[in-house]
Amino acid sequence: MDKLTPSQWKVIHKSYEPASTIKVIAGPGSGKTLTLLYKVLHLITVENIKPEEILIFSLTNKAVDSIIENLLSIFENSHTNKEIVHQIGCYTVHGLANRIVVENEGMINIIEEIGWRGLMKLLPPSKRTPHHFRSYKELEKVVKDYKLNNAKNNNPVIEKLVELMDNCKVMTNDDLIIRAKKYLELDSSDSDASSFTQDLHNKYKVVLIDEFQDLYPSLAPLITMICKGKQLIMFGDTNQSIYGFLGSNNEIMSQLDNLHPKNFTTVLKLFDNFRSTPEIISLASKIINRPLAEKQIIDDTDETPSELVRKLPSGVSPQIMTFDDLAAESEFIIDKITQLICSSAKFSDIAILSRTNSHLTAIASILKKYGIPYQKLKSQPDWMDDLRIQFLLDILKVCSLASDEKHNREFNTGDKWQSNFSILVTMSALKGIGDASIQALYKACGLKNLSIWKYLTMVPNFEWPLGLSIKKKMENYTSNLYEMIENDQVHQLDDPMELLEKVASITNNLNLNPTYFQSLSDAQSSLEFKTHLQEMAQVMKVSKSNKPPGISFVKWFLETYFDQTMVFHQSQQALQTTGPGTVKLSTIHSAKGLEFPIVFLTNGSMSNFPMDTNALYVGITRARNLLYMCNMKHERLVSKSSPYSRSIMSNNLFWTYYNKDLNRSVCDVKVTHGYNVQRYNQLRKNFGFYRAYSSLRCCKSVFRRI
Ligand SMILES: Nc1ncnc2c1ncn2[C@@H]1O[C@H](COP(=O)(O)OP(=O)(O)OP(=O)(O)O)[C@@H](O)[C@H]1O
Repeated sequence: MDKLTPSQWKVIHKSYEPASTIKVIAGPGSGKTLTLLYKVLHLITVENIKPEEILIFSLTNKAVDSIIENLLSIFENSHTNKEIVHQIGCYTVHGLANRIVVENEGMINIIEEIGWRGLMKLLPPSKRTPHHFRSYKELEKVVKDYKLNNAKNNNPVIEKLVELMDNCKVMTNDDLIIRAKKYLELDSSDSDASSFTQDLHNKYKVVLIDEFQDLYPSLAPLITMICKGKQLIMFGDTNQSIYGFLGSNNEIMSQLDNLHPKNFTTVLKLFDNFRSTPEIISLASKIINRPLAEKQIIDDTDETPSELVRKLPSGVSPQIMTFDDLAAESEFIIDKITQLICSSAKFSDIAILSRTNSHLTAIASILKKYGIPYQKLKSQPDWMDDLRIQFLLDILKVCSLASDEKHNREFNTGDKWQSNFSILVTMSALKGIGDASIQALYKACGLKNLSIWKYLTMVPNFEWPLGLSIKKKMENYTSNLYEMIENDQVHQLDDPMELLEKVASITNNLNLNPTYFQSLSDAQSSLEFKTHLQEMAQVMKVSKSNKPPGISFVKWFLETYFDQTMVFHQSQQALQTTGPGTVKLSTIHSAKGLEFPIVFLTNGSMSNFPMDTNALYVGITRARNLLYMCNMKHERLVSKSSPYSRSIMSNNLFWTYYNKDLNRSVCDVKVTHGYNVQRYNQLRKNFGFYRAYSSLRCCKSVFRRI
């Protein structure tokens, strides 16, 4: 067991009490997450709380993955049956809300880019109307505002879109939270119901929240409802709050702080920093303009804080540099990685964190050129973001929902033609089908009081208000989907591979609009698409293996693929950590809660925006031992280091410190300084980039040969 500090034990030993709150406030690297993990172990092994009575919330899927993975290892190390970890509820707030709503409503649609673009096609054509939007993001904002204002702003066009969304169970993430809360309210009065929703009232006794500073106001209704009456244990650090753009954290925190009476609320603090070197902590303190842990905040504890910084100085300060262009910055990063790898670092020790995804993509392509293995850390697997995969999923939804309507299943949803939304979305992505055709068709369906599918299959085509060529395209669309829907084949196909093949062949015949998927042509090659398809197929297989009786495979998959993907994603990540090392690429936001021995923080040389203080602080405090900062603009940062220094390679004292910190035996460090420099020079020669910044060349996989 890790040697926990008295302040950490204090949190762990605070006994279970219903309707009470423990709030743990602490800086980065102080062991909040570690304390949370041991608290869970203690609750189960000492306080006799059952694993299924514990609910853990974190904000990102990545953080949820990491909590489960670490719980498994802590349970194993303490000789407690680690399998029981899987009985603990561990969710993101949206993951939990999704589960509640799907359980109560069946298949729902969380609207994404492809959906907003489909909705845009329904807007009147004139640029002079107030409903003309230049991008789907503008429409998204207007719909959100409309919903927030409870439709007070009398906008008939948006009203119709919102009605369509409601009928088709199309939701934004905020809607999901509100809907989930509604179901919790309903079920609280129905004590006979045995369901996941009921469990949230009756089963769970303890709710733990990691990183409370990341909660934002729209989550409040659901979170407060779930936590009320339970023991709420929350951990956080307000300096690491980086979701301010979603609303004030103070607002939700004041609701949580007042959830239980004051005499049932305990505030505890953790003082140390176990993660970073004093050199890194000193820079972080400078950024937030005060020490990480302040002695004066110690009020409700009789304990004197132990050392605020636990690690000894490493002798190496963070390097802060500016570069004129991406090539110069990239050369520095490649060169530095070469030096580090030729000393005793591993690729897997290194993380490159950036503010934006687009900058990461640029860095990734350069790492690829040099054969440096890398992996992007994302909160969900890449295949879920692939527009072509989203299109396949929408085709599956069209088939499943239209078939239900055709065969008069689920009358209450069938009445509202839930299939309409997926049909509009998929039609909008076809070549040659413009806004005017979609609008004319949609209007004609309304006049006949028919769903789009029924209209296209029941009304003779000479009545369709469409030109000849569009009619042909519509006929092609219907004939390709006909068997699946009219003969209910979609619900009979039980084999994931057959279903995928079928839907892929339908898509192939549909003549997709290339400009619709344009953003994919460069960045996402067809090879990537193939990989994404394979990943989706694996999730489908997992889904098939746990499908309960009495529901068709397609329905089960569409209702649960979000959850199933996350579970599958976790198991894949566990496999990757045992494989060959990779440099990790991540946005600063996605790296929250994580740590890496070596961190490069980069902001892109073109960006003139100063960094947000809290985001910069989060980035800096992800580093354990070495920190390199490229083009990070901030009023309290002065760039001063030379990018050409190679002193790190000859700093034996540092590398001894480094390996000790990572519990690596010094025997693992098989190289001498002379040998390191020789390997480094060899690599530089192969790269051929002695300050030839403008000529970053394809260097093949030089790294694989060392
Ligand atoms: N008592 C301890 N003894 C030794 N190492 C510890 C102790 N507590 C925590 N650590 C280590 O310190 C590091 C940071 O811990 P953890 O990730 O739990 O911090 P955190 O407070 O959640 O950080 P952040 O808020 O920055 O994400 C981890 O490597 C953890 O194993």
